[in-house]
Amino acid sequence: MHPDFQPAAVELVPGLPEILPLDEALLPGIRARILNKTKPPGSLGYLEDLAEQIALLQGSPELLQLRAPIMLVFAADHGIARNAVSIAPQAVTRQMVLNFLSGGAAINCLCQSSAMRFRVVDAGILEPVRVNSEYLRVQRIAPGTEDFSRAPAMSADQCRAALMAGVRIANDEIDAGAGVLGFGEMGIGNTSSASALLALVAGLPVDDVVGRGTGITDQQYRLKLDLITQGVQRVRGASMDPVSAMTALTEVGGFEVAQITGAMLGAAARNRVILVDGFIVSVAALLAVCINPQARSRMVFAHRSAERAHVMVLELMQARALLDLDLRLGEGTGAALALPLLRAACIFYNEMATFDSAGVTGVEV
Ligand SMILES: Cc1cc2ncn([C@H]3O[C@H](COP(=O)(O)O)[C@@H](O)[C@H]3O)c2cc1C
Ligand SMILES: O=C(O)c1cccnc1
Repeated sequence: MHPDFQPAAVELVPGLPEILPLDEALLPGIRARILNKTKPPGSLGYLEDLAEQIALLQGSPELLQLRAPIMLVFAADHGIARNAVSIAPQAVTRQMVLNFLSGGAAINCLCQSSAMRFRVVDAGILEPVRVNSEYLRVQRIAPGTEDFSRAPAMSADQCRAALMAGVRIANDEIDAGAGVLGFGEMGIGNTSSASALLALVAGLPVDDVVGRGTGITDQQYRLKLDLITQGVQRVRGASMDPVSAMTALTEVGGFEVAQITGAMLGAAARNRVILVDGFIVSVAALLAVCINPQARSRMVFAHRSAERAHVMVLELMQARALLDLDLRLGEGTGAALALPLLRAACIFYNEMATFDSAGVTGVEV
């Protein structure tokens, strides 16, 4: 513990986009459209809420569109991983990036299964991959973060640069036509970072927010707890506000997490659907909401991960996860799996017959 440590001074990032509140005046029209479908009211359950949310964020009670969904997998390395808090060494981050680029990872298979386009973002892995690929975007902040148990993970400048790099890729993908942005991550050690971030902004005890990540031993788990505690102890009085979120990112964050946070803010500002994956991506989403609460209304939470603290993040976000499949992989796998449910919500909203059009009469709605 460093009792005299002052957190790095962070100021809000000039250039983060404005996010407007959604137009709630559209709700009656959206709800009427759903109510007139040939079914008992509410009987499509959460699919109805999903359709309502998508219509509201797209700003029209008319037809919904999920244009050109893309999965963005942000990869970066974490200094904390030098302490063996994962089942894998740091080098695996880069090896998995190469695996993504050759199409061999779980996320490649699940994107294929959900007809989702895919891109890998090098946000700061240790050693760059020297591959020419249309699927790779390089926006490296540095070759990995510092070990946050000993020193701030990144500088305030790096934190700002990462957020803005996230905004840029979101804008580029949206300019290229994306209506849905799925978010995934790859970074050995990043459950340590995500747990530390959650402990800080939510003011939760470290013991409650640390899980087993890739599946570590009891001994590794105790070490992980100690190291996260050391990092978190440097910061006092963090809460769910923009400055605390940025301080937390600077102290214990990761370049992929910060870029995801920025990209979500960018996607929210342009009213695109943000499809949130598991624990780590949900923590990035929480930080985005700390920075700008308006981002929340554009987020869909794909699944509930088996990583212990994910449920706490979902509760903080008042979110219901679409799937609960005991996944604990990350990469965006849960988000890719959930995309067909979003498509289903849009198709029923757009195409299902109404009582009038189908001549179904006498049903009380
Ligand atoms: C082969 C392999 C593939 C992965 N794909 C995602 N992760 C997941 O595990 C890591 C987080 O867990 P921890 O904090 O315990 O390191 C992240 O890279 C995450 O994406 C993987 C991990 C491994 C080993
Ligand atoms: O839920 C996640 O995102 C997760 C859980 C364990 C390891 N990697 C990712």
